Parts: sequence; structure tokens; C-alpha cells
Amino acid sequence: MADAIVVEDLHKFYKEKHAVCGVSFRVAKGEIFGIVGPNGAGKTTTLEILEGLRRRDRGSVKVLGLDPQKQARTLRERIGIQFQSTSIQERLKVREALTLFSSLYKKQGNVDRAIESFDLKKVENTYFKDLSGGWKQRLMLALATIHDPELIFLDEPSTGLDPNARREIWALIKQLRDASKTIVITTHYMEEAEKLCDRVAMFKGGEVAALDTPKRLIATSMGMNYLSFLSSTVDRTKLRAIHGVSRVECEGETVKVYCADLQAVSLQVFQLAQEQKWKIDAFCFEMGSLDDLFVQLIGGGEKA
Ligand SMILES: Nc1ncnc2c1ncn2[C@@H]1O[C@H](COP(=O)(O)OP(=O)(O)OP(=O)(O)O)[C@@H](O)[C@H]1O
Repeated sequence: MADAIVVEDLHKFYKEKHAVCGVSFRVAKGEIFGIVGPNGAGKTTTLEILEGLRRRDRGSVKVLGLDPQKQARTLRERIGIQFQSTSIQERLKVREALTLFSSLYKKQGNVDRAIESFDLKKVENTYFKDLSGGWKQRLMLALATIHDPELIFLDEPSTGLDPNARREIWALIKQLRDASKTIVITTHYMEEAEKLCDRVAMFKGGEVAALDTPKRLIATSMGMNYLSFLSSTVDRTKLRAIHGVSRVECEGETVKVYCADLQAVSLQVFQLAQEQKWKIDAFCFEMGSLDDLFVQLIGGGEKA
């Protein structure tokens, strides 16, 4: 599949501050690509450079085959940017906001289609200020996509929403992906990245610390997966000595053996149990979550 975005060795300085330090990644057409990371990791700066809103200092960036720095106007017609809800006038009605935004593009948007796709009919004559958080975010998505863009940038689309409204927004984002749109999304919610994104880049201190599908990130990260079983007879020191085991936790009868290679380590645990005559029950494999990986990778937060 062709790439919608190609970023190579991107750098950005704010005076002395090296905010983006040699970032490279590609986003395939039609995927939902997540960017996560702690505050100050360089996510917004990178996004703004891709959107043509900020100049880069070094590196190359192609978005839909265009250079956002030199071809920002052409690019603007083909990308959708979700702005913060604070940028909408309070006394604008939903339909009015859609009509206003659709007039900003050469290719005029279809307001009726947007109202239908985002299920906004029952609030079309409601003032923006009277909408709940979920409806506001729904409208912000509709506004970002009113001109039927190929690529959509969403900055924390579900922040502050309750779990139900968040799931509704996820469904709408998936609907956009199913309509062959490419979506780049920043989020602080690991569950969102895990459930929604095809691939995730974890930013740390202006660099990409990890990039892969959520499943592979979890599966290949060292020491996050574990074997769990019940036993009152195991010797923790002997378990810890098994090659490939990074940590052993015992709480009551529950034993957790952390390791990267679940298959190899479980074989050794069974052999040891046989030799030592340990009784073990309820044996199972447990995978870590993206949340665990985030804490493990990001740990220290912003680079000084
Ligand atoms: N206009 C600016 N002038 C000076 N420094 C800036 C500017 N914008 C961002 N920075 C600094 O650059 C670094 C990266 O900021 P950026 O906003 O890109 O991070 P972020 O990952 O988006 O953070 P957050 O999750 O808080 O939005 C931070 O140290 C920030 O303080």
C-alpha cells in the first residue's frame, strides 16, 4: 500500500530546545496511526509540521506526496484538521458551523451528508454552547471532514469524554477509516491507542522510542508478558534463576513469572515443577497492556 506520510530525520528547535530530534516514520494510506507520549515529547510539534502549520529545521516530510512547508495551500484542501472545540463560537448552531466550515474550501463540503454521517440531525439547530462534550467532539469530527479530505489529523479526539461517548467517537473514526481515509491521531489514552490504532508510535524526548502494531509492541517488549499460576510450594529463587525470567512476583498463592518468551519459559517452569514436586494450578499466559509498555518505555518523561 502507498504511503500517505513519509517523515525522514525530522528536527525542530525552539531556540536552544531540541523539541524533535531525528524522527522518522511512514503512515500507510488507509491506516489509523497513533502518536502517544508524555507531555513535551514533541507530538504536537511533529503534527503541526505535517499539517503545514509549523516550519521544520531539518529533515524531509512528504504528506500525500506534497511538502507541507512549500505546498501548504494545496495540502490544506486534501487534509482535515480537528481543531480544539474552544475555536468555535459559542452562539453558532451546528448546521451553521458546518455551512461556515464548508465555505472555507475550494471543494465545497456537503453539509447534509455530514449531518447524516455523524448523526447530527437532532442537534442541527442547537447552539454549540449547549452541546454536551460528546456532541461537541462529534461536531468537531464532522467539521474536520466536511470537505471530504483524504487524510485526517485528530488531536486527542476523546479527551474528557465519558466511556460511552468515547466509544461512539471511536466508532466514527473507524467509519472514516472504512471509507478509505488515513487518520493520524494523538492521544494520552493507551486504551484508545490499543483499541483504535493500526500502528502506534511512542514518542519520548523528541524521538520515536517504539513503533509497531499495538499487539506486536506488547508481544515483543521485554519482560511485560507473564505466566501466572497458583501454587503454595514453589521456590521463588529457583524460578528467578530460569533463563529469560526478568521478575517473579508472589502474592498469596498467585505466582507471576515475567519473561519475553512465554513458550520457552513455561516449558522450563513445568520441568522444574516436575523435578521439585511442586503442585501448580490455573496456569495461564498473560499479556501486558500498552499502558504497561508506556510506563516501562517512557518512565522518566521529558528529557531535560
Ligand atoms: N512555541 C514554542 N516555543 C518554545 N518551546 C516550545 C514551543 N512549543 C513547544 N515547545 C517545547 O517543545 C517541546 C515539545 O512540545 P510539544 O508541544 O510538541 O510536545 P507534546 O508531546 O505535544 O506535549 P503535550 O502532550 O503536552 O501536548 C516541549 O518541551 C515544549 O515545551
